[in-house]
Amino acid sequence: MGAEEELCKTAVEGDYIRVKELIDGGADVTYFDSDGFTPLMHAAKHGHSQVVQCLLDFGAPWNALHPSGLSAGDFAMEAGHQDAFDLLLNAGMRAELVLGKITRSQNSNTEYLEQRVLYSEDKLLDEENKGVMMAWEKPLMEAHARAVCSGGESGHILNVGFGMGLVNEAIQKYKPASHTIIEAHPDVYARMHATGWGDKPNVKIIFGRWQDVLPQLESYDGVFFDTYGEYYEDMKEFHEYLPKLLKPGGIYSFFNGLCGDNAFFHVVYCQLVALELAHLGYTTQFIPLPVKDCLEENVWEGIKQKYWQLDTYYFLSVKHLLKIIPDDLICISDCLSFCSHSLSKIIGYYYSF
Ligand SMILES: C[S@@+](CC[C@H](N)C(=O)[O-])C[C@H]1O[C@@H](n2cnc3c(N)ncnc32)[C@H](O)[C@@H]1O
Repeated sequence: MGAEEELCKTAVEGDYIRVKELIDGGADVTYFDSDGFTPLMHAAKHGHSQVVQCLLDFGAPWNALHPSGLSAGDFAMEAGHQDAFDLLLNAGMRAELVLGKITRSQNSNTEYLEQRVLYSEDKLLDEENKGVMMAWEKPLMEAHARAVCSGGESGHILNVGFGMGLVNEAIQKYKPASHTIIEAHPDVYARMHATGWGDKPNVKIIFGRWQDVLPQLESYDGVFFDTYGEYYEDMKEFHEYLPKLLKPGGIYSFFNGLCGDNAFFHVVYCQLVALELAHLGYTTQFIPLPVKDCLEENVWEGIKQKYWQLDTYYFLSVKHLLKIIPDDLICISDCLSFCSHSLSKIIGYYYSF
């Protein structure tokens, strides 16, 4: 048996001392065995947290994928191994915080904005048949609208990205005092006017990329963000404007499609965004919404990419931290412990729905 095969076998057994000897002797921690498992996946699947930590310390990639599309973190999560899961989550977050900035794509979505888009009854597609927006998301959009309109009829609401107008229809039901919509795509903008959005008395449409129209914006009681073809870094940049855009006590939410094709990566990014919002002084509450029933296989017929493959959608509601606990002055270290506290509940979140 080669050293790497033995490393996999030893990771299954959880023999930490032997794992360490094999690594010191030069065994490759990035090895995939004939079943597509890395040593880290084996250790995670069997809940051997000491071995997981050792392999991570020696450079085993936390985000390697088994042919099934699962990562070591998914295996730990599926088997309910909380300690191994927490180690992998911390490794994933640390790696993304440090390296993500460099490796995540910085491209803007100007290519998409120059393409034609195609509307049908239940979807909006780009030129490559990728789903810009789909009707199955309607209940999610209604939940987002309810959150950002919680201030009632006196509320001033901002929505970034019109798409099929689903969240906007839901927002209108709350009769907000004002409803500002930013939209950057010319075809979508034309559709908004053709369908009467320009005539609604409380609606103000701003045409352009949110990045370019920021000087025209005010402060709002509710803000919803759902663009297309942008990256985590773009959303992160948007979040830096929240202190200006969101009134004290206001609610912010966004379409939480972060890594929507892998449950563990989704958890990593949910925690990352909560941590980054905490640094800005906001607290994030995740509310699990089961979406399995909205997603029958034929939903994706004719669509190039399934952008969502998970059974649970983590709806989030973001508020200023000081508004939630008004008598306490909370510093960054408290924000961090708030985030890490919520990590421990993740396995429960995933398997109770
Ligand atoms: C996913 S759709 C929004 C769906 C919408 N929430 C709904 O309920 O139908 C994204 C929209 O954002 C627009 N968009 C993309 N990038 C944008 C940007 N930088 N600024 C403003 N709008 C943008 C797209 O043209 C598209 O209409």
